Amino acid sequence: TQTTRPQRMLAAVQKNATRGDPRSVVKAIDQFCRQKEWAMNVGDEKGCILDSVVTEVNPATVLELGTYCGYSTVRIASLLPPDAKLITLEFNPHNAAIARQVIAWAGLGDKIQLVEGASGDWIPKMKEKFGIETFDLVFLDHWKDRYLPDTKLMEECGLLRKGSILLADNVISPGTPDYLEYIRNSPRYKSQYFRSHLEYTKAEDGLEKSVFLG
Ligand SMILES: Nc1ncnc2c1ncn2[C@@H]1O[C@H](/C=C/CNC(=O)c2cc([N+](=O)[O-])cc(O)c2O)[C@@H](O)[C@H]1O
Ligand SMILES: [Mg+2]
Repeated sequence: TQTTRPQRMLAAVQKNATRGDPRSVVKAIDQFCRQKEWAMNVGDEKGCILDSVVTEVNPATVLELGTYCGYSTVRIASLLPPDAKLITLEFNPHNAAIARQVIAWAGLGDKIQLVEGASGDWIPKMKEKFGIETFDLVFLDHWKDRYLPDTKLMEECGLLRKGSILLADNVISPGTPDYLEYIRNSPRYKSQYFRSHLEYTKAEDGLEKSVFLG
C-alpha cells in the first residue's frame, strides 16, 4: 500500500540518522528533502537563523505551533538548556504519530511535550494543564491564517511577558500578510525581518522575530 510523505521522511531518519543524535536527525531530513522529496520543514537555511535565535534567547519555556514531522521541534530542543520545556501542538493525528517517532529517534522525548490538538483549543489551557506561566519563545509554523488569531489569543491568555519572543516562519512565502501588518504596526511589539529562502528552494522567504514589549 502507498506510504505517505511523512512516513517516507521517518524511514529516511531511521535509515540515515544515529539514534540519540538530534543533529543527525535534522541532517537526514534535510538530505531527504533536498535529494528525494520537498517537504514543509523550516529547512537548513532558515534553520540556522532559528538556531541563532534559540541560542540567543536561551528559553526555559518554548511553544511551537504546528509540529508537522518534528524537524524544527528537534532542531530547537537540541539547543535548549537542561531543564527547559518545549510544548508543540499538532492537530493532525498522522503527523503527530510520525513526529513522536522522529522525536524519540533523536532521544529528546524528555524535553518535548507533543500535544495532539488545535492551537485555538490548547493555548487557553497552557497554564492549567502544563503549569506554564509565560513562554520565553514561540515558534509559529502552522496554518498561515492562524498566526494572527493565535497571537491575539496568547496575549489574552497572558502567555506573553515583557521580552517574550515570537518567531514566525513563512512571512513571505506562502505569506502571512495579516499577521505581519499587525505585528509590525502594533506598539506592543518590536519586529525584525530575517531575509532567507523558502526551504530547499531559491524563492524568497524569511522569519519575522518580534519582541513583546508588555
Ligand atoms: N491550528 C493548528 N493547531 C495545531 N496544529 C496545526 C494547526 N494548524 C496547522 N497545524 C498543523 O501544522 C502543520 C501545518 C503547517 C502549515 N505550513 C505550511 O502550510 C507551509 C507551507 C509552505 N509552502 O507551501 O511552501 C512552506 C512552509 O514552511 C510551511 O510551513 C500541519 O502538520 C498541520 O496539521
Ligand atoms: Mg514553515
